[in-house]
Amino acid sequence: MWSSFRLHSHSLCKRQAARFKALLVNMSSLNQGCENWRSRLFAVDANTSLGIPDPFYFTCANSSHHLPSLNAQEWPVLAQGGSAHSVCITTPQRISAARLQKALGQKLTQEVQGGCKVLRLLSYQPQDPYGSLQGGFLVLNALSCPSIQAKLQDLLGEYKQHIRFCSYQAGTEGGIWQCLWDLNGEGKEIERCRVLKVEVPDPSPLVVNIKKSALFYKLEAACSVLQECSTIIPEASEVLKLLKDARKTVNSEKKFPVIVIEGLDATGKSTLTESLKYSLRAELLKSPPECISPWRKTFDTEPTLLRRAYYAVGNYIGAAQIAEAAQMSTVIVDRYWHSTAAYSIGTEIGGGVPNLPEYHHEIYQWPSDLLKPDLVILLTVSDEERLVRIRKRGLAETVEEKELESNRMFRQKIEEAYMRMENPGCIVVDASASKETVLQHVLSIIYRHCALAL
Ligand SMILES: Nc1ncnc2c1ncn2[C@@H]1O[C@H](COP(=O)(O)OP(=O)(O)OP(=O)(O)O)[C@@H](O)[C@H]1O
Ligand SMILES: Nc1ccn([C@@H]2O[C@H](COP(=O)(O)O)[C@@H](O)[C@H]2O)c(=O)n1
Repeated sequence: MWSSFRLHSHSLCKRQAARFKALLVNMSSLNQGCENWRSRLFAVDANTSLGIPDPFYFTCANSSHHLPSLNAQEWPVLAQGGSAHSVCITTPQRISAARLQKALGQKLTQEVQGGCKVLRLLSYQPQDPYGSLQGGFLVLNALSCPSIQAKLQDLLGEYKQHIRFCSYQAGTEGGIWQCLWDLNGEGKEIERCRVLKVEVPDPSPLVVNIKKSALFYKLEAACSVLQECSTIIPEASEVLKLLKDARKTVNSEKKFPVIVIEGLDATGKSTLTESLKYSLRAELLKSPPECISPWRKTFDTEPTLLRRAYYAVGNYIGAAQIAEAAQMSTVIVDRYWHSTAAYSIGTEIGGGVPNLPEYHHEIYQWPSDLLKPDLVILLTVSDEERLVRIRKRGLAETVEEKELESNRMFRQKIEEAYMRMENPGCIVVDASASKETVLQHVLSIIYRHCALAL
């Protein structure tokens, strides 16, 4: 049943984008005078392990319009007697909203079990996608369970000031209705509107979300997140202080080449970078830089917005160190911007590789204010070989490493995101051979690309 739950396919193609623009024009006239929540455009992210391989999109409006309504048959969970509910986080303050998203996600997945699927939901006002983006969840229950609404109301009651709770119902005329609930007291339905069909929107709420809260293309943007959270996470001020110190002596002109080594965990980056350091008499730097690593654990447990802001600022601190070191010798860097970007994109876009934004999309571009390396090498090994190496190494794994190990699709998506990066792109090196063979291969690429004497 769940596999048939594919309302609209997702590939971000131009023809559909044009149709979406036409829909926007219709909607802006349609929603005049209506409350905000009605005109939102919703994206439900794919989640392969929950049997939803593609994202799907819908919007809502009052009953007196001419756009096609979503048919209950196209939303099988309702057609087959199940239930659907959505929770949107309305808190305007982004740090609180990000933390609430994380807390609610954990609570919903733990507490609503037994046939329920909790999917990530994003929504925006088409007139202002970036200013109006809200996170949330869609809770689908395949089984007919009358108590689910009561259970959700009970669970969500304490957050009622910060969320909008809706249920979805199949109407007698065959369409679907979105019903907005007031969570005060027993809870009562306030208003309802029709659920409309939407094809792939441009911009996709999933991409808007990446650009707003997972990837920072300007130092200023990442710093402002750390500044905002410094009252609740004092470590953020420490990171900002180190950034300020590191940038006091920034040298923009590099005299020696800067070479970055990238790849998934256990592909052999540390092994190779140590050997390159010796072979090239180079300086070896790692990202995130040592000086901010004491706070890594703290930020790794925070929501994406804060976690990625930490890694982004780490790249700029790293850039200052790279610029300094490149005055004296060749610099080898173990991970840099491409890691931050590929992992963010791979995590924030659900499902598999086909759901990634198309090649040359703006999200694959290098930040204009970040020092660029001369060469980026991406190490790849087969899944089987990578697992052998992880087990042999025997170190404790992070949550992300565990997910990478268990989820082949996730790994492929991150590697594909790496390969789509541009300006600079990655040179892919098959690192399955012996350590010495990989080293010699990479050295030959370095000699070819960088003006280094043999
Ligand atoms: N070419 C190779 N052939 C066989 N084993 C290798 C090779 N390169 C590295 N290894 C082994 O694989 C394991 C992982 O290597 P390494 O720590 O260098 O990977 P990494 O990419 O730096 O990992 P991480 O990103 O998780 O720190 C180590 O035990 C290392 O000795
Ligand atoms: N520039 C960077 C470096 C790292 N990350 C994140 O860290 C994780 C991998 O680091 P390891 O020390 O385990 O190799 C990975 O999950 C990245 O998300 C980053 O974002 N940016």
